[in-house]
Amino acid sequence: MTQIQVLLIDDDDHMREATALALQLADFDVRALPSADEALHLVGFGFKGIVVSDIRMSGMDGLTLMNRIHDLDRDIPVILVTGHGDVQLAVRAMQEGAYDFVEKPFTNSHLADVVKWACDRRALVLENRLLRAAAGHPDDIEQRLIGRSPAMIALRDKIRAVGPTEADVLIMGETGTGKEVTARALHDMSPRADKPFIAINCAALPSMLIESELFGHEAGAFPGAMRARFGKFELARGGTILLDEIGAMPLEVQAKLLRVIQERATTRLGTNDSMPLNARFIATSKENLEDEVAAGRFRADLLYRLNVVTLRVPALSERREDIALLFLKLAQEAALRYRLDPVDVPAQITTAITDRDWPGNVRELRNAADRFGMGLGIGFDNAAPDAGSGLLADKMAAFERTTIANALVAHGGNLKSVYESLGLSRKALYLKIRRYGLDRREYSFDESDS
Ligand SMILES: Nc1ncnc2c1ncn2[C@@H]1O[C@H](COP(=O)(O)OP(=O)(O)OP(=O)(O)O)[C@@H](O)[C@H]1O
Repeated sequence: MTQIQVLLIDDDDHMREATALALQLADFDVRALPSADEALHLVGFGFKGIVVSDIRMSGMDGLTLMNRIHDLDRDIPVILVTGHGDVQLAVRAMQEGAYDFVEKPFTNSHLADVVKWACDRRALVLENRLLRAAAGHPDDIEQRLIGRSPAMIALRDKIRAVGPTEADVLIMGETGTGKEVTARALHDMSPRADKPFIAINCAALPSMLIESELFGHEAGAFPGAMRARFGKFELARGGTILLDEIGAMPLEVQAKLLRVIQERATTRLGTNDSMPLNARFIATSKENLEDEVAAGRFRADLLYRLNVVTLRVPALSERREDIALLFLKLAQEAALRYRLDPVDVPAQITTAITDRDWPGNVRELRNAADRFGMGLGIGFDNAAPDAGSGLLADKMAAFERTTIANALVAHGGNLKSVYESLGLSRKALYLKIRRYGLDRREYSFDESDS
């Protein structure tokens, strides 16, 4: 396997140099940077390594950096370094997609272990990507878009048919149904699979910034544009551009976008020189864009240009038969991610989740499955159809809380002793402490934590 580069970001010079040296001594290929902005620039250009970043930094913090990196490539493992006892931030980091966290003060060997796991995982993902691209017709799509309903089978068939073509695609569907997953599957099945996948959330960008974010700008293009900046479109370089929530794009930007799609060329703000653009466009929308056209909020010509191929991702309410399988697979995935024991889903929970409405669709179901996989229960109040099971769940939670609180008292707040005595992993204990609102400092005899 090729050596995976470790990008280390810390604004504390002393800490950064010491950590870089420790990783170099452990034979890693390390590149150390003092700021998240510099790191982001590097990751923007097809970075194939992993990232280790301090979470608290002046300027952009580690969590924001991680989210920006994952906008570019979700498969880049990000390890965040958290402060001593900063449990809440560590848990948040994991929930937002960190590969792992390392709490200060850490030993060099612990850091090296975590970095090694992340590098191995990254190498595996890159190898799979190459294999998939070489095979031309990858078929891991059933793992990514789980579901045995006729609607999901039909969707997967369409993705297999359209993916390898050059056609631009419009993906419609309610929130959380899997539109972005569909877009990534289309990209991965295309000959562009080894090129960048640039996801742009049109709804998250303020209209003032959207043009310069998409097209970039030259220095002096507008007041405040001190330096030239490349646009997201320029990053595509033979890959795919996902325009998420395209319905939120302001009308004037829609006109410019139409020109870009038709001419396959992009122009930075503040110049007339256009650059050729080799990219496939995929757009998603929650709204019915024909209604938006009728309401004067969306350009008809852009819609006609985009909807040559339209895929509709069904809501969970249209495929209730998929709910149980999705929940089980997602809960098992969560348990694996947190390195916890495998889970099984009891029948009454399967009934409860199948009967319930999921307005947030798979995203909402996934959150519940994540909590369940972490051993934190089902995560919604009317979890079970009969009061008996709800009561049982409450009693079990109360028992668990008391047991952990007692163990904290018995061990004077020493977390290592607590998780060892309860047979829990470190992560599982952290998650439960947060879930039950326990503050270990109330139980500490001293400041030690190991
Ligand atoms: N069929 C599926 N099988 C497994 N996971 C899925 C499936 N559909 C969606 N997911 C998961 O559900 C979450 C939401 O999916 P995604 O972001 O693709 O939805 P979306 O339709 O783009 O949402 P939004 O419109 O709110 O942006 C993701 O975590 C995704 O991995």
